[in-house]
Amino acid sequence: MIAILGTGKMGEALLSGLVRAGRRPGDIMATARRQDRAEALRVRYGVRVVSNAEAAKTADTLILAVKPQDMAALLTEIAPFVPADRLVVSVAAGITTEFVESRLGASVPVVRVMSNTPVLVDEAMSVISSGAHAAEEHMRQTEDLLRPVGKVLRIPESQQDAATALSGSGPAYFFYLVEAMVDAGILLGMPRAAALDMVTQSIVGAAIMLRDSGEHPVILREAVTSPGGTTISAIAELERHRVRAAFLDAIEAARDRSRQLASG
Ligand SMILES: NC(=O)C1=CN([C@@H]2O[C@H](COP(=O)(O)OP(=O)(O)OC[C@H]3O[C@@H](n4cnc5c(N)ncnc54)[C@H](O)[C@@H]3O)[C@@H](O)[C@H]2O)C=CC1
Ligand SMILES: O=C(O)[C@@H]1CCC=N1
Repeated sequence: MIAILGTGKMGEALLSGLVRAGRRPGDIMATARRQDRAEALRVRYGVRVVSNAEAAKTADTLILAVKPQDMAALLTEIAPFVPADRLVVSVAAGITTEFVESRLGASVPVVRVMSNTPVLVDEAMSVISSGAHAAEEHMRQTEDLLRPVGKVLRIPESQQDAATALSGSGPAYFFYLVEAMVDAGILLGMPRAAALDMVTQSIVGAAIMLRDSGEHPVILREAVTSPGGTTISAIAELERHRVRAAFLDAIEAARDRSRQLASG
């Protein structure tokens, strides 16, 4: 039995992924703060919606998917009910395994995960790190949970905040880029729907080439960039506006914010 505690955007994305992967809804529990939300999850997925205490007592694996700012309160609430052999998986940005362990006490195995919203289309990037009491079997169980919804990579916990900035938040940067490019299409007089189609297909095509060709992104970009052509005119403007430097600073800021989150 798996329980997802906190079923907002990420919790629900993981829940839907488990159901798509063939887990029986009867073997999944969810918790929600609001009654209407609980009812919606029941209807949509056929899972049991229970209290945090019941989930903590009953499930073999607890997936904690509340916001980092709500994690301390949730851990205090469930601590009296979590037996020492439960696998606890936290997907919250910035929350260390030590933060979870120190509040649950004893030797509870904790695995820290950073995934991303492409869980919804089985194309997530999930990175996982083990806490002090998590053994190989707990890492394997976590991989088995996440592999049906995308790629899974083990990383040292010291890299989790960087991974949060890079792949956890990553999809947002691409959506932001798409918005900006569609705006550019509008500026050039293109209908919005056509501009969105063109940009979306370009980003999908580029992503698949990147994933499947085995080529370095520089090689792929150079193949588009004809001497004296259009692409280099655009790249020159991006460089003039220091877009690369902006990405370095932006992702560093996200990493720093992830580091702060455990303290509220
Ligand atoms: N949205 C994203 O792309 C990603 C989010 N995350 C992490 O996932 C976690 C959740 O983020 P979102 O889903 O975006 O936020 P959200 O605000 O959509 O979801 C959090 C949910 O937890 C519920 N909640 C809070 N306290 C609760 C409690 N004591 N008992 C039961 N439910 C409770 C809230 O009502 C809400 O539905 C965060 O820790 C975030 O860092 C991780 C990777 C990506
Ligand atoms: O913005 C956030 O804090 C969460 C964590 C990674 C993606 N979304």
